[in-house]
Amino acid sequence: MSTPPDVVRSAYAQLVVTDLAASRWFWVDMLGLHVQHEDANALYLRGTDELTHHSLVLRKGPAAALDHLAYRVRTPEDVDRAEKFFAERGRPVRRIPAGEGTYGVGDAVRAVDPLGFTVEFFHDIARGERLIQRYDLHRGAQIARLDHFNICTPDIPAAYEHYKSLGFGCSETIEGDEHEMYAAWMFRKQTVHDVAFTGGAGPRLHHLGVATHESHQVLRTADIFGSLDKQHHIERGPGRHGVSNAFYLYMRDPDGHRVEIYTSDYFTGDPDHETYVWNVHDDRRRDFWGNAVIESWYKEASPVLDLDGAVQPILEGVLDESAVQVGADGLGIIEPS
Ligand SMILES: O=S(=O)(O)c1ccc(O)c(O)c1
Ligand SMILES: [Ca+2]
Ligand SMILES: [Fe+2]
Repeated sequence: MSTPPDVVRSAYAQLVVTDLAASRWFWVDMLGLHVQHEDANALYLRGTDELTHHSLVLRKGPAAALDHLAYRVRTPEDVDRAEKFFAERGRPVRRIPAGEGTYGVGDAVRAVDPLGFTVEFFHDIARGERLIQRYDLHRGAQIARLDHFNICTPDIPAAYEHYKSLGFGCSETIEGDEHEMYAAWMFRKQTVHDVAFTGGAGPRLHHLGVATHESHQVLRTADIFGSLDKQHHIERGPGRHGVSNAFYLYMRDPDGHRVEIYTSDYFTGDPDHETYVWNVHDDRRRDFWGNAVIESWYKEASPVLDLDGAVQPILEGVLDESAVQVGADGLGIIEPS
């Protein structure tokens, strides 16, 4: 098998949305993403810290879906490596020359990975002006950058092995008493994750994680939605995660796509960084304060498209974490501490 591409980070996602104006209200007016480019059919958005063209593309379409996830690779030659990596594994692969793919992105390759997700690998992308200290333009949740993808997949160990073969490290897992893997967080950039896996029917997109610098920006996001009587967009949190230690708030956009406002995880860049393992019965794993995880968070997610834009069929999950009757989840029995 050939050398995998050198993945730098999770870089952008392309979501299909049914109402571009409603999505603009949510992602731009409320969350504060910067509009780098827009046309009649799509918005190209980025956070205040992001220097590349976009980290989120919202494309108008008939039904909400994930079009594709995209990872930036270190060199143009890594785009070739990505093409070879997936081709030699017999996966559907399509080379997309500069100008024929996503606006602002150069030469790229897209493949349907073994988990059923359409994933793009690119190096060349247009730059955006530096907004890091344009505080006059920071609005709403003041999102700084895309942090991670979270995907629903029925076979967590298979997802772990696939991303391990792509050179990802593993920062944390949730495991059962017999070490059956319920969830995993994996990284290339030196934080907790670029991608994480939630057990369940898949392939589906569970959420996009976007980072703010401070927890007060997470709290302010919830307050803003409350002020406007739009609190129904809030799904879970605010709270403190067990896994990652991040402060979080989960929102649903007008199409139901889930986004996590996320801040303050930790460094994972040492070569001997060890995986931290949570037991599925520890009710601090998902919320460090033991708050319940609402059922919709485990069960609802966005469908994903193949290389031709058709909805990928989904396979039911094997392990159901929400069925693990733990104090902090669902109708679990409050176990004596
Ligand atoms: O709920 S978890 O603590 O497992 C968690 C940790 C990090 C995340 O990004 C997330 O979405 C969920
Ligand atoms: Ca709510
Ligand atoms: Fe997340």
